[in-house]
Amino acid sequence: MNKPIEERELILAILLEVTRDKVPGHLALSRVLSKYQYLDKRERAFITRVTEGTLEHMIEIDYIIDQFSKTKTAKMKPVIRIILRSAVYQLKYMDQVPASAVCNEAVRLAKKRGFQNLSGFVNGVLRTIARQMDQVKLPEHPLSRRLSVQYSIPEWMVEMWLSSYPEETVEKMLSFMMEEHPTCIRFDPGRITKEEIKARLKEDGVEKVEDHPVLPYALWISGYDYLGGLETFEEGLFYVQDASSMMAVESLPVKKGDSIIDVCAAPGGKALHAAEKLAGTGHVDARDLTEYKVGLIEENIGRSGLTNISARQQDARVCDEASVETADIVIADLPCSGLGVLATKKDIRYNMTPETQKELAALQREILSVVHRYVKPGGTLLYSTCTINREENEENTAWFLEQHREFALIKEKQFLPGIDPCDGFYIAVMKKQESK
Ligand SMILES: C[S@@+](CC[C@H](N)C(=O)[O-])C[C@H]1O[C@@H](n2cnc3c(N)ncnc32)[C@H](O)[C@@H]1O
Repeated sequence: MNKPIEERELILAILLEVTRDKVPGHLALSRVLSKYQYLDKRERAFITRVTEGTLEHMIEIDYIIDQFSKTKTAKMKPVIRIILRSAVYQLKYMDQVPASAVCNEAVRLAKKRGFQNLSGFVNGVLRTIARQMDQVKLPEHPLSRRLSVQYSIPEWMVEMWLSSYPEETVEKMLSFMMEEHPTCIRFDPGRITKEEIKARLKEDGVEKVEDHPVLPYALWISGYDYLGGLETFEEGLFYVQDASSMMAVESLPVKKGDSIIDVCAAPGGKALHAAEKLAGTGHVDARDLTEYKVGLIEENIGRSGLTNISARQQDARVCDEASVETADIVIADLPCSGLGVLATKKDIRYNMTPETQKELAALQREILSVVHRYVKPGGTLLYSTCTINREENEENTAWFLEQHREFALIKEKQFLPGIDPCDGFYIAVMKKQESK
C-alpha cells in the first residue's frame, strides 16, 4: 500500500469532519489515531502535524490561496478546499516535504475522490503558490486584519481583545496561541512522588519531562506518541490538565472534611483535584448534564483510585433543593466560548461566533443564579471559565455580585496566554457571608 496517499486521505477525512461537520479537532484526530493503530510513529506524527497545522494556520492559508486562485476558498467544494489547504500548509511550513511531492499527492487525492475535472485546477494553483509563496505580503490595514491573517484568528476576536487589552498584550497572546506547547499534567503527590512519576514517564518513552515553574505537582511533557498508550496514563498516575485549571482549585480554601459540589464537572479535572486536596476526607459531588458526561467523570474517578468523590447527573439550571446550603465550596466551572485554549484546541476559533458567546454568557448567569444557593453561609463559590471575554467573565461576576450582596469577591484573575505560564482562564472566588 502506498503510505503517503493513505496518510493524506486520513488528513482529508479529519479536516472535513472538523470544518464541515464541526467535530472538535482533537476528537477527530484521536479517533483516527486510535482506529489506525498500525500506523507507525512517523506517520502518526505527520498526520497530527498536518491536521493541527492546517487548522492553526487556516485563515493565513486561505489568504494565500485567494491571492492565486480565481475561485475564492469560500466558494470551493469542501474536498478541494481541504486538499488545497493541507497542501499549502506543507508547502509553507514543512521544508522536509518536497514541493513537487506535495503537488503530486494533492492532485492524486483530488482524482481519487472523484474530482478528475478539478485536478488541473489543483495542480495549477499549488504549483503557482509553490513558486510565488515568498511574494505574499500580509495586509497592512487595519491592524485587526493584519493580526487576523498573521495569527489565523478571526478578525472579530482580534477586535474584541484589542478593545480590552493593549496591542502589545494582544500580540503576545496571539503569538502564544500559534506556538507548540508541551502537555501539562497533574500528578497526585499523595499517591506518587515527583521523582517516581518522572522516572515512570521516562520508562514510558516520554522524551521530555519538565517541572512547572509555579505548581509543584504539575509537569510539562513532550515527545510522546499517543497519550492513551502510556502505562502511566492507564494506571491513572497523572491527569492531563492545564496549570490554569489547577490554579483555580489552588485558589480555594479547601480544608479536610469539606463537602464540595462541582456543578459542571466533566471530565472531572477540577473535581478530582479538589478530592485529592481533601486527602481522603470529605466528599466531592461531581455533576454534569448528561449520562455520557457522567460516564467520563466516572472513568476518571476509576483511574484515580480516589474514594471521596462520586458523580451524578444533574442539570445545573435546575435547583436541587436537597443541596441548598450544604456545600463548603461550590465549583462552577461553566460552559464557555473556550477562547483561552486556542493554543491546544485549534478549531474553536472557527466555530465560535459573537452570537454564541452572548448565549453562553446568558447560560452562565442562569446557572450561577441557581447554584449559588448550594453554598453554606461562610462558604465559597468559584466561578471560572477557560475563555478571554469580559462579557462571560468580569461582567458576569459583577452582575452576580450586584444581584447577591451576600457574596463578596475574594479573588479575581484573568490569566492570559503568553503573559501567564498557562492557557487563558478566568477565576472569581466569592465568599458567602456567615449567617447572622
Ligand atoms: C468547562 S466544562 C467543565 C470542565 C470540568 N470542570 C473540568 O475541570 O474537567 C463545562 C461542562 O459543563 C457541562 N454542562 C453544560 N451545561 C450544563 C448543565 N446545564 N448542567 C450541568 N452541566 C452542564 C458540560 O457538559 C461540560 O462538561
